[in-house]
Amino acid sequence: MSSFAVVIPAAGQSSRFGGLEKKPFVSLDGRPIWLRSAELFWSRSDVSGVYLVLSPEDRDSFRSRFGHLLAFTNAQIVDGGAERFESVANALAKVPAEVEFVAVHDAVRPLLTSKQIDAVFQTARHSGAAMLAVPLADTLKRVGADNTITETVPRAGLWQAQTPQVFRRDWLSAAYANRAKLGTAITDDAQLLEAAGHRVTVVPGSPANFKITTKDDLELAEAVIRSRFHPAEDRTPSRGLGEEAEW
Ligand SMILES: Nc1ccn([C@@H]2O[C@H](COP(=O)(O)OP(=O)(O)OP(=O)(O)O)[C@@H](O)[C@H]2O)c(=O)n1
Ligand SMILES: C[C@](O)(CO)[C@H](O)COP(=O)(O)O
Repeated sequence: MSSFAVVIPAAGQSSRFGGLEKKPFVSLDGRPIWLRSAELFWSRSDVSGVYLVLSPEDRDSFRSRFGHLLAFTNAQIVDGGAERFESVANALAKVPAEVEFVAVHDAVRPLLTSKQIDAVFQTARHSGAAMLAVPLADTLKRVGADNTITETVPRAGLWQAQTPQVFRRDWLSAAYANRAKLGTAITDDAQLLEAAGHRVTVVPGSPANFKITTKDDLELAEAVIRSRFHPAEDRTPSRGLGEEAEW
């Protein structure tokens, strides 16, 4: 069976989220967001290791609040960098050479399902590089500094990138080794593979696998969890993510 290492970047500053607590550590229906994003991976038989990337400033408080949750997992904590791609690079450096594939999944996409992981892992096994994404549904406008529209951008062929993004380890490591040529405008890992000339296959995801960026996103995630796990007759807190629904 192919082996997958999973990198979960959680070392951002949560500046658009605001508040006192960074978003990966906030509770979503009774469980921290990072845990909801990570737990679907570490129970899989094809996952050999999970690398949770934290900002060094959060390490001690993370260990005291959540360390017990890692005790029975194959998860390791890695120091993050100033940009997301630096956080991923730090984790990638820890992945053993015998691991065949690396999956990168944002700590703040807690509504992923096992079915979606199965689909993107399976496609990566065949093509070497795959990621979840959803086609754009709305009309796209380019807006100038004065809040007036300068262009309606044709949306045909445009997709929103999600995670997990899954790649052959050797391809991802080589792409990261050459990352300097892309400068600092690297917003996902597929971009590095594209620049290295690899074809990245898109696997249709679900709009529910959105990234929690703002407080509004947290409210939406709460509503999705309620609809998935709390039917009207059972309003007890959920114990973990199941497979009841894609939304
Ligand atoms: N230097 C960074 C920046 C981001 N991330 C992680 O990458 C994911 C996606 O990033 P984003 O949603 O942009 O998070 P933040 O960078 O924290 O958000 P903001 O830009 O609002 O500060 C998050 O899980 C975040 O913690 C990371 O590990 N290291
Ligand atoms: C990787 C990513 O989740 C794909 O949508 C996204 O690019 C990361 O978000 P950021 O706001 O650019 O850090």
